[in-house]
Amino acid sequence: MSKTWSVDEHLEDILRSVRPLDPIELNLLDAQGCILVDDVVVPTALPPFDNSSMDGYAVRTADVDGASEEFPAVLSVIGDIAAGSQGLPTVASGEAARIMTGAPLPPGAEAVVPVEWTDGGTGGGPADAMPAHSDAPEGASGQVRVHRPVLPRQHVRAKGSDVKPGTVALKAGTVLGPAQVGLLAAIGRGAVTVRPRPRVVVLSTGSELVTPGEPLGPGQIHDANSFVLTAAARAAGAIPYRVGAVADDADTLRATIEDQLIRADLVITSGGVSVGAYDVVKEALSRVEAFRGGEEDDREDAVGDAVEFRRLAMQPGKPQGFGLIGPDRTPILTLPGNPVSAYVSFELFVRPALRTLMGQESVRRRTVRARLAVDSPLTSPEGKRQFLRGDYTPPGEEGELGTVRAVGGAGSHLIAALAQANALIDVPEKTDRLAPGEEVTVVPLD
Ligand SMILES: Nc1nc2c(c(=O)[nH]1)N[C@H]1C(S)=C(S)[C@@H](COP(=O)(O)OP(=O)(O)OC[C@H]3O[C@@H](n4cnc5c(N)ncnc54)[C@H](O)[C@@H]3O)O[C@H]1N2
Ligand code: MOO
Repeated sequence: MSKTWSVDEHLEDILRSVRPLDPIELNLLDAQGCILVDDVVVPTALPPFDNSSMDGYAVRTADVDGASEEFPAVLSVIGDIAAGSQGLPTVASGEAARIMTGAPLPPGAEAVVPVEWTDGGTGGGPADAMPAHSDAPEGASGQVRVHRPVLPRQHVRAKGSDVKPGTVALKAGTVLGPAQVGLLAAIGRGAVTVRPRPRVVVLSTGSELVTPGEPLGPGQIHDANSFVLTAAARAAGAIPYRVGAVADDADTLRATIEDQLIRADLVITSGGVSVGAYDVVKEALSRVEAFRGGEEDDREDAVGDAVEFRRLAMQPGKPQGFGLIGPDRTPILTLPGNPVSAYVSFELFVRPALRTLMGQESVRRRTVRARLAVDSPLTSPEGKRQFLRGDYTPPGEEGELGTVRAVGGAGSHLIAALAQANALIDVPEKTDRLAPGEEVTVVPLD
């Protein structure tokens, strides 16, 4: 009998063969979720000029020294400075320029008095706001009474106070989330070099499968796997292409895979990998003797020669296949057909492969320790690493353990229970029994 692979051996074998995708330049928003390939250096200071943090009046501090509501400093308003203003007026002694948030501090001015600390040019009490320039253009001239003094540079955001030119804004390897995209935009980068999202072709196999929305005939079921795997691939950051169900016919499956390779960085299939007489994936992809990393295959159209089918010491997910197919040696992972097996296999093997293609440093999900919250002991097949579905509750206090309860049974057809789970309980090969309250390893699926 052929070797039984451990979960770790199978994963390591996959990761050994999968390389990060070549970098490409993408527009900022297309790069969201991708990994930066080079350090990004700030070209110019941010903010690029001293500017006001308040709507108010740009003044010389000496002019408003000791000002109060009873004894205001009366200044001549020499004009308006809006954000984006060019050709700034110089503020001389006894003068003020009305200034808006983000507008450049004019020469001569040392600080900004918020409008609320003035009469707003009305000659009345403290102002709440400035009237709109279009309604009251006279606000840009006349006099303003300032009720409070300001310190030098008060309400001024200094040039370069956010980030200085020449500094590294984002390091190579950074994942571009919304804030990182924002920073790149702020420093003027319209495009960046990143590892692209992998394109993943998802195929399910089985003559019993019907697309959701269509009625079922006798013996038929709806195709759940191509949907769960497509959704999982998207959640992992890939661009998935759901091809849907292919009937149990080896020639059709080979032809479909060949057609799809053009748009695939990775292919996933579900079903047809166990030991039945209609296990089409196995039949289609192991027609020629399997080879791995040895002598080169010189046939251009070779699809399937490189897929190796294995038995893993794992439940669910025992039958697995992996190989590199087609002219570009595209990785293919053939997952078992039971829906829970397919999903768990995705989490354990496909997701790390996708993260490797994306250039992510950490490709495995985090694990936590938790206490098993069950009333009676759980059993697990000895010699198999079992991944039970769990409902994990994080600890209330730092340093404590969270709890996890098993959701549903071990059956790999239990897709309803899978939908209630937020974690996997990772039961080691050697363990055949888990007692209530026992400490276990949990993989949160967040
Ligand atoms: N004699 C043996 N039989 C089986 C073994 C074994 O070792 N010896 N292994 C079992 C295990 S474990 C698994 S897992 C399955 C894997 O089988 P396949 O990968 O060949 O999958 P199928 O036979 O095509 O389907 C299994 C099951 O899942 C349903 N299915 C398939 N595709 C979908 C889909 N897209 N959406 C929803 N459900 C799907 C299918 O109808 C079957 O019920 O083999 C065991 N047998
Ligand atoms: O190992 Mo299969 O994947 O349980 O049902």
